[in-house]
Amino acid sequence: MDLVNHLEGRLLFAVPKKGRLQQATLDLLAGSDVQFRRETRLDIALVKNLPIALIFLPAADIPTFVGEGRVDIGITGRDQVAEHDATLPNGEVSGVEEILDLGFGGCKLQVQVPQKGDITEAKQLIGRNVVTSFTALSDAFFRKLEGAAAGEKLQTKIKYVGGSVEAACALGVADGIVDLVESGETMKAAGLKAIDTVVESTAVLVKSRGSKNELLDLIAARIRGVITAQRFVLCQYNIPRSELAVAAKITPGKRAPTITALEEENWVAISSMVEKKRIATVMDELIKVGATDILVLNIANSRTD
Ligand SMILES: Nc1ncnc2c1ncn2[C@@H]1O[C@H](COP(=O)(O)OP(=O)(O)OP(=O)(O)O)[C@@H](O)[C@H]1O
Ligand SMILES: O=P(O)(O)OC[C@H]1O[C@H](OP(=O)(O)OP(=O)(O)O)[C@H](O)[C@@H]1O
Repeated sequence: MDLVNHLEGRLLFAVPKKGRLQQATLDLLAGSDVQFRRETRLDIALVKNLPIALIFLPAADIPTFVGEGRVDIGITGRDQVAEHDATLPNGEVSGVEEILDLGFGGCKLQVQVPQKGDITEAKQLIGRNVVTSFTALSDAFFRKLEGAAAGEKLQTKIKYVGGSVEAACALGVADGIVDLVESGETMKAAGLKAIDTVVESTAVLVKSRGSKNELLDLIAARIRGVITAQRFVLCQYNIPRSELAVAAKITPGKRAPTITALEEENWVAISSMVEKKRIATVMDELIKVGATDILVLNIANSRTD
């Protein structure tokens, strides 16, 4: 089938075609009941149960397609959006609008130098060679450090490489690099250390500025529901009615805890959404105030405000 001629009337949704954000994005689409089959080597997939076409693109190119209104909505890193925005002429408003922080793909774009060298501060790189895949953000970062005006030639020499940026120092191409760091393993393995941070990033859902569409709102609501479900658990427990106020403070829920009377007099059951990362501490606190039968349940999906 000639997919390109079947895009008419469909919402175009850009997703990373490979790399660090791809699997979490595909999981998010599955959780949102976006059903599709991607033919081998094809970068377009028609969604079976919604008038949407998925366009598989490199994460770095997604802000350009969304910003120019060629696709309606996309998932990429905030770092990629920032890099795209940094290429815009002074004063031009970005065509990319963030709808939602998706919480995964957390990393930092950092200035890195050899562990063994004498450089300890980013300003010592002024006038030297810096290698990166993020040339626009690096330009803006060193422009600020140098106090250079827009358009003025930079003293720092910023060179683009497409990948394996960490090799640049060891190969003598760079005195420092600007690249992404998550665990820090790649940086350490290359004998580098971070001396400054250019931007912090997570994956984001973005749309073309100003675009309004019911389907876009529906898909954003579904994705928001899956993200919330992943972030929260449902905590249920029993507690003496006398401790209700203090328990409600420990588990206030998203709006308010659900309280149900128990058959046993003076006891109530509470059910409340709690952030996954806080649940162990919350359970410790509940035990201290006399809660019993504490159960923690995963949430498969959600729609909350
Ligand atoms: N180590 C990491 N941990 C978490 N997120 C990351 C990490 N590295 C990159 N990312 C995020 O994933 C996005 C895509 O990076 P990734 O390296 O996977 O891209 P790619 O499309 O495979 O490109 P490349 O071919 O340049 O590697 C980044 O812009 C960033 O937002
Ligand atoms: O701090 P860490 O957890 O080690 O992650 C950082 C590495 O991850 C990314 O590269 P990726 O492995 O995606 O491959 P790439 O170099 O081809 O972009 C990034 O460019 C770093 O090299």
